[in-house]
Amino acid sequence: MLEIEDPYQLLEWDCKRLFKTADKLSKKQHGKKITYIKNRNINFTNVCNLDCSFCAYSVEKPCDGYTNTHKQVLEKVEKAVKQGANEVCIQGGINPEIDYNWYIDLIKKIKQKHKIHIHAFSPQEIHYIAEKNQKNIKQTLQELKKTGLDSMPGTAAEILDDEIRKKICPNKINSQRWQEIITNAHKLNIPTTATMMYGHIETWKDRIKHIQKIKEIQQKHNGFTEFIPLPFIPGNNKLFNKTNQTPHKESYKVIAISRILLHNHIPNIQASWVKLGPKKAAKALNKGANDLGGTLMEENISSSTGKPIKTKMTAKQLQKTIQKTGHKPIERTTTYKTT
Ligand SMILES: C[S@@+](CC[C@H](N)C(=O)[O-])C[C@H]1O[C@@H](n2cnc3c(N)ncnc32)[C@H](O)[C@@H]1O
Ligand SMILES: Nc1c(NC[C@H](O)[C@H](O)[C@H](O)CO)[nH]c(=O)[nH]c1=O
Ligand SMILES: N[C@@H](Cc1ccc(O)cc1)C(=O)O
Ligand code: SF4
Repeated sequence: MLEIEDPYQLLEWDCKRLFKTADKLSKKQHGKKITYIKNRNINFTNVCNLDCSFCAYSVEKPCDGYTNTHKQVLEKVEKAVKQGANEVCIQGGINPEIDYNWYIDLIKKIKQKHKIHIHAFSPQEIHYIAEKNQKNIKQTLQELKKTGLDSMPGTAAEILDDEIRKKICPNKINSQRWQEIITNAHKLNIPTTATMMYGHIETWKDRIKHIQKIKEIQQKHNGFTEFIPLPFIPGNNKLFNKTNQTPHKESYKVIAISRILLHNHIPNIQASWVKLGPKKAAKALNKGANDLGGTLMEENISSSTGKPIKTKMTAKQLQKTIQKTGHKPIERTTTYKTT
């Protein structure tokens, strides 16, 4: 397998070479198979007091926002199950009116009724839940796992560099804390995804450094199931209203470089159809990506920017999108089991 001695050297490669190399590596690992998952997003509250400058989704005052009741969340889970979903992806704002028991009871109630996989709570949310619980991360994760938490989204990673975090999300956990929470999860056999939100103030070097960090964390416990590069969507947010969205070609480069640097460590690189749009995401399937993500059924975070964002895809649409590129669609679970 290809080992790159100096990752920064990839920045000198032209697109053609990056895309060809990434595609070769991806095909060696996955052949023509491209995966997707039948899942549903549930964003249970948009009330959040962290005020990240890139976020269009959150509102500060509870009276300006919404918080779902457990009953409302359960209805969404029920609908998802009826439509054949095998995962619910649950994330929300950091709402000071929600306490530890709210999270625990929610998981308990979902599991009492359904066998569905619960993919929930970013490291930022876990940090908050642990604070409310007045226990450490390990104990809190153990309790969540015992209740029914199956895996976690690796969001809140943004760029794992504290200088950048101070500028774009000063109230978020720092990069060390993100790593600590993720590592604790992996030690307890709670798999997570890994993400990188790019296309704001970071440089190419910062992106490479971020990917290298993800690789180092993976070398410890092998707990990442997939890497999802997420281009920042501008609009309705504080700092970056004037910034243009990352050109697609640059996003393909991010995906190709991710494959080249991570192929020995994280076998799955996802092209997000939410962020790139289904057609553009499909084009990444021969540039290093081997997964197209989930049906989602609803999307609230990117669509809050006011940009025309697609918020759901049926399994059929995902299959067709994959087939059109000459690949073979395969349904997967959160942990990439295929039957
Ligand atoms: C909206 S938060 C929800 C979970 C939790 N509040 C947190 O921040 O971890 C999930 C992720 O969405 C992504 N996100 C938020 N706004 C975005 C935007 N405008 N464009 C792209 N990604 C965005 C960020 O990477 C963030 O970590
Ligand atoms: N939930 C969002 C995703 N999710 C990606 C997949 O659905 C993910 O692989 C799954 O949840 C884990 O198995 N991607 C986005 O761009 N936006 C979302 O809201
Ligand atoms: N679904 C992604 C997380 C995600 C959520 C919201 C986003 O806007 C982007 C990504 C995961 O499984 O980890
Ligand atoms: S990204 Fe998450 S933590 Fe930051 S403001 Fe938005 S919802 Fe809150």
